[in-house]
Amino acid sequence: MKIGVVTFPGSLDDVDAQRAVRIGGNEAVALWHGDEDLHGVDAIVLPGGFSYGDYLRCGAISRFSPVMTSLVEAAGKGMPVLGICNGFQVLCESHLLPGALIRNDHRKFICRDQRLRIENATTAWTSAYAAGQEITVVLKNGEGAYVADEATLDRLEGEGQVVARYLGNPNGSQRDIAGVTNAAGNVVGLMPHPEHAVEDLTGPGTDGLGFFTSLVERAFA
Ligand SMILES: NC(=O)CC[C@H](N)C(=O)O
Repeated sequence: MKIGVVTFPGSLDDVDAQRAVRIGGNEAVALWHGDEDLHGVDAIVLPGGFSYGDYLRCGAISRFSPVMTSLVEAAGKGMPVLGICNGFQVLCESHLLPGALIRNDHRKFICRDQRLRIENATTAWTSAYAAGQEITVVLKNGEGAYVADEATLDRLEGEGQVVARYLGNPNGSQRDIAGVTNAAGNVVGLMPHPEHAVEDLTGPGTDGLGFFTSLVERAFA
């Protein structure tokens, strides 16, 4: 698969995401925030970081980048899109995913290995996992608390749109939610960073790799 990784001004994890995409058996294509051309990619990753300096709200300015016009259109037609951390924030700000990410309840930036449970293993990005599988990846953010109104949370639970849950809630996220998907299952947002857990050399293990192999496995299934 040809997977594009978008770089915004202030992106931090775009190169790691490209590397994870390649380790997962895909071709990585660098996409620039100011360019509407998606260069024929099959899927897109919005990486972590501090796009536009996190001014206003994390992801609020990136939402208006030219690349997002094409991305929103392509996602509407079913293109797989994965937003990691800041990318998740951009997807919520773009209304491709419900809810919002707000300041961690303890008001501190947190950086640690984090245990998660994969709740939905049928999305474009999680089909390499088993439902209920527990994984450890890296968590590092200041605005990682997932919030939504009760009706939205009930709908997400009822429709299986909670993709991953924290085991040990690190930030006050409602219902321990670490990641969600849209109704179609092609757009996924995840607050922790699977792209930082794809190689034994750097650790923590390779539990994040499934996010980057799911599309390939699906394509050849
Ligand atoms: N690692 C990241 O992507 C950081 C996300 C965001 N800027 C925050 O601090 O919440």
